Amino acid sequence: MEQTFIMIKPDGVQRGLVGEIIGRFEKKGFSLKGLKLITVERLFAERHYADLSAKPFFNGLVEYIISGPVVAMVWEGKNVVTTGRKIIGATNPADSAPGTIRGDYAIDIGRNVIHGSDSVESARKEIALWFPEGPVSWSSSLHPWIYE
Ligand SMILES: Nc1ncnc2c1ncn2[C@@H]1O[C@H](COP(=O)(O)OP(=O)(O)OP(=O)(O)O)[C@@H](O)[C@H]1O
Repeated sequence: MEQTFIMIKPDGVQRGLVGEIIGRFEKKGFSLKGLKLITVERLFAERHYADLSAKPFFNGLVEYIISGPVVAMVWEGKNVVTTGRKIIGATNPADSAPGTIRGDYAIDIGRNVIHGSDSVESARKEIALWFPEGPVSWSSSLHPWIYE
């Protein structure tokens, strides 16, 4: 089953959106396979966003991610990478549809509350970086009520 890496950024934690965000993924039917509240070091944030290191906003992005604790999660389910990005909404909250997390809770691209892996390959790398111990292995008893 597919897995994705989801991170509630420091603004999402400070604004008390953790329960709301976890609830949206849970209610959809996805399974939580990893969860930690963690404040990361600069080098770690730079590794996570290494692909964006040439961007003009890179330093500000790293400052933002290390500014407070984040909630790092692994979610599992059919098409969870693509569907997770839909639940999150467009990168710039000005373009995020109402009903998405960013559409409902964010205004500025530099404070967009949440990160989600953009591909199965990125998810694999990000889960390995944030959960070197590996996700938690368990099966939801709701599986037959969610999947045909
Ligand atoms: N123009 C910008 N100005 C400031 N911050 C930006 C800008 N563009 C992107 N960012 C920040 O960098 C993050 C990563 O950008 P990316 O283009 O990978 O978007 P994303 O994949 O939707 O976001 P994320 O990786 O956080 O899920 C964005 O979520 C946002 O916080």
